Amino acid sequence: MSTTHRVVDVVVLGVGSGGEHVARKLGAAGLRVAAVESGLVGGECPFHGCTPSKLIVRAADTLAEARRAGELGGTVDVRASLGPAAQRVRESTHDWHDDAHADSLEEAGVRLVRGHGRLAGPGVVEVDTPGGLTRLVATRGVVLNTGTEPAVPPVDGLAATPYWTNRDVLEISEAPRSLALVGGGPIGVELAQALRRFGTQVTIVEAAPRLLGAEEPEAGELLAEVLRDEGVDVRLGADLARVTHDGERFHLDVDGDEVVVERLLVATGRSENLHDIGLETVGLDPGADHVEVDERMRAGERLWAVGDITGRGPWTHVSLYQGELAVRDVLGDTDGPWADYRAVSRVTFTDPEVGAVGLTEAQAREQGIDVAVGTADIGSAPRGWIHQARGLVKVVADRRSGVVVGATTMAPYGGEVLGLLSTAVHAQVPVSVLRTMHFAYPTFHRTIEVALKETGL
Ligand SMILES: Cc1cc2nc3c(=O)[nH]c(=O)nc-3n(C[C@H](O)[C@H](O)[C@H](O)COP(=O)(O)OP(=O)(O)OC[C@H]3O[C@@H](n4cnc5c(N)ncnc54)[C@H](O)[C@@H]3O)c2cc1C
Ligand SMILES: NC(=O)c1ccc[n+]([C@@H]2O[C@H](COP(=O)([O-])OP(=O)(O)OC[C@H]3O[C@@H](n4cnc5c(N)ncnc54)[C@H](O)[C@@H]3O)[C@@H](O)[C@H]2O)c1
Repeated sequence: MSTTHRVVDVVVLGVGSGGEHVARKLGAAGLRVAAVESGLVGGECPFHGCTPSKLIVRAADTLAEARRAGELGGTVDVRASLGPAAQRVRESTHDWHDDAHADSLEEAGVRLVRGHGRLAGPGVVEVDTPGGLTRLVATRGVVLNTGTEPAVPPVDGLAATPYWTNRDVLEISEAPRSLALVGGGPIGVELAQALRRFGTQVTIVEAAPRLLGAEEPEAGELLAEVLRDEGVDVRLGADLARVTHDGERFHLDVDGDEVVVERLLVATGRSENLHDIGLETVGLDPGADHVEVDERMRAGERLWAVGDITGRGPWTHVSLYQGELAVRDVLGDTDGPWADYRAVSRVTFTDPEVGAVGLTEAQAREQGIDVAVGTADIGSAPRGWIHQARGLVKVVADRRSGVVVGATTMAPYGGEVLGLLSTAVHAQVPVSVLRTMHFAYPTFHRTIEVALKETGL
């Protein structure tokens, strides 16, 4: 097969959230940009991640609200159907076609090269395209954004079964009768609750002693209670010894119990797409967990990296944030600050939502911070009581500087309630100043005032 040679200014290798942003902005700025993509342009978030999962979560939440009507305001006959949500997922993903993403790149002047790409030395990317090899030489450099794949644990028998990952479950149009979820991280808990609300019998099999292990223990513990109250079978500290499939159903050996389910979803984290992208040709380790980047997203000679592969927070907003920094560096724009991860926020879209920003208490202690903690119960505050809500606010402050370094807001719309505390961590607003604010009565965010007082600062 023939080799095509092309010289451009920048190659973006992998077009996930950050890569798409970089390619579009650099193309619009007049640079010659080639974007290399082996799958769907736009990556995981729009097609098999954030957007489709939140469409299902939103629909499930309306079912839960409707079911509360009997207690609060009359009678509603709820007959759950995943159909409308699945239809919205198909609309938002254009039936898993990426034309809208690809067209918008091409409108910005970006040349899209489809195929698996690999670095072949500094500033060089070779792509296996259907028509042969395309060799791209980038005079300014290469931006890596190759993202992740679902990681599948080495459980005996699992590989031989037709298990689902996030990519399968977000393409379904009917809720399964029963589902076991291996992994109680964000994917596991969001989909466990949502599908339970559509009538699925759900079992979570989590190896760690609590759900959402990366967040504050109080949040994971309360979430387990909430899910159990909704009828989810939550198994913590569980040992999944073996999985088989009998042609119809999965049989899981969990701590010696047999769990039999129609479907099995593996949501046990991600593995970075780094092993087959030619990192060794630019002096980097293809076996590493992530690509080390500096504050400008530089990873080596004429090389930048953005997104989940940098290990600085596996969220879309981090990928976009890093993408913007890489754009600035490529364009030589030296104004303004470079990367700052003190106030990275994240939200798990369960009901109640678990919003979090900055450091957990444990992380703050590990960093040697003299920690002051304040915790308050959402349910016993006026809005929480009115709403019959469960949740908590936890604030982690640095006693010496008097500023908040981390916070958790577990509440209805907890991700929105978090905004105030994200600002506080980002702008280093002293607790003493926050405590003089007006907190509207009777909002959920008013509970922040109670937690701040509890810090004693
Ligand atoms: C179910 C689920 C729900 C999520 N929900 C949220 C949420 O609510 N909020 C949030 O902030 N985050 C969420 N995330 C995480 C979010 O999807 C990722 O952080 C986000 O997609 C950023 O990824 P990225 O930019 O690193 O690249 P990715 O989206 O992983 O894209 C990488 C791209 O590179 C391509 N590629 C890889 N290797 C090559 C190669 N060699 N050659 C060519 N192309 C290549 C891939 O095909 C892919 O298109 C969720 C994830 C999942 C799985
Ligand atoms: N709302 C959001 O922002 C959101 C939603 C979904 C996913 N995501 C992102 O997507 C990525 C993947 O999510 P995830 O939930 O798969 O990953 P995760 O790594 O956060 O959680 C995986 C869980 O699986 C457990 N686990 C691992 N091996 C196991 C085994 N053999 N048996 C039982 N349990 C096991 C781990 O202890 C962990 O709790 C994460 O980076 C996450 O941040 C974000």
